[in-house]
Amino acid sequence: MKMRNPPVNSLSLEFLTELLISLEKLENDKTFRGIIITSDCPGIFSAGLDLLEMYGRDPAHCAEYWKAVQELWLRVYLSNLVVIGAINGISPAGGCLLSLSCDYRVLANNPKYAIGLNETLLGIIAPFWFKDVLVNTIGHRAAERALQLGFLFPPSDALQVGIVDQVVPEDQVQSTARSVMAQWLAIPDHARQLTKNLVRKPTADRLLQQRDADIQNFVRFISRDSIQKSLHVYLEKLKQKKG
Ligand SMILES: CC/C=C\C/C=C\CCCC/C=C/C(=O)SCCNC(=O)CCNC(=O)[C@H](O)C(C)(C)COP(=O)(O)OP(=O)(O)OC[C@H]1O[C@@H](n2cnc3c(N)ncnc32)[C@H](O)[C@@H]1OP(=O)(O)O
Repeated sequence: MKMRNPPVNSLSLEFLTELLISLEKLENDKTFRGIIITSDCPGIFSAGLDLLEMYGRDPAHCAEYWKAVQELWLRVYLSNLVVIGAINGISPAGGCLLSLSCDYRVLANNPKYAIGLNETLLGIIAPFWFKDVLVNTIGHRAAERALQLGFLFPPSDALQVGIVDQVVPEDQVQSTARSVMAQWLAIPDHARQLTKNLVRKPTADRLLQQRDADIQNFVRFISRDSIQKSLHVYLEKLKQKKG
């Protein structure tokens, strides 16, 4: 699955909906046993959640958006398919969550391709289920530092901390992801799927048990003047970077 939402593969409501529909189709087609998620935008896996879906929007829109974000996470995280991330670009915040929700992550060895939950740098916070997935992946201590400081790990650090499973030369990302897929597909589906569910369900259940409350929290938080100001400042910084 090649993500194509130029210029930066931001996860807009429309793009999330397209991803959800595509994933559902693949899940329902029994000829598919695995997917490799990668990007068609040069140098960018995904810029994460679309800031324009959270800035200057009314509460109803924010609620609809957050529901779609939850939905995509649950679908990827709990997918019965083998999901491999072929991460061929930078993946901050929501892009990192998407990567972390894969069963295995292969990152291209380019110092620009940083990965991490950098929410605090935007003046916002990673929701508890983003945090849970990071803690599950890199452990409590590493996650508490990474989250508070908004670390974006370059490939060598990403491998060391375990946020990705493998770092390979850029031209080998897709072929490595395909070899990894072959290894994973050698395992009988029912055994692998039940095991995946056993490991991941408790984390997903934490959100499933309080989805509506999570949406309300998000809407309350994102609607605060101080948070809207932080988003405004961050968006202006992105604009000014262009010069
Ligand atoms: C109680 C609490 C309850 C709940 C929690 C509450 C809320 C918080 C939860 C929120 C969780 C948030 C998760 C996220 O994912 S936030 C997004 C994080 N993303 C980033 O920080 C990345 C920002 N982008 C960049 O750093 C660069 O754009 C990037 C990806 C390195 C690419 O750089 P470059 O190629 O130079 O391209 P430009 O910067 O020029 O960007 C081109 C164009 O795209 C716009 N853009 C970039 N990123 C985003 C984005 N994430 N959303 C929307 N738009 C984006 C950028 O502004 C440019 O636009 P322009 O119009 O100027 O062309």
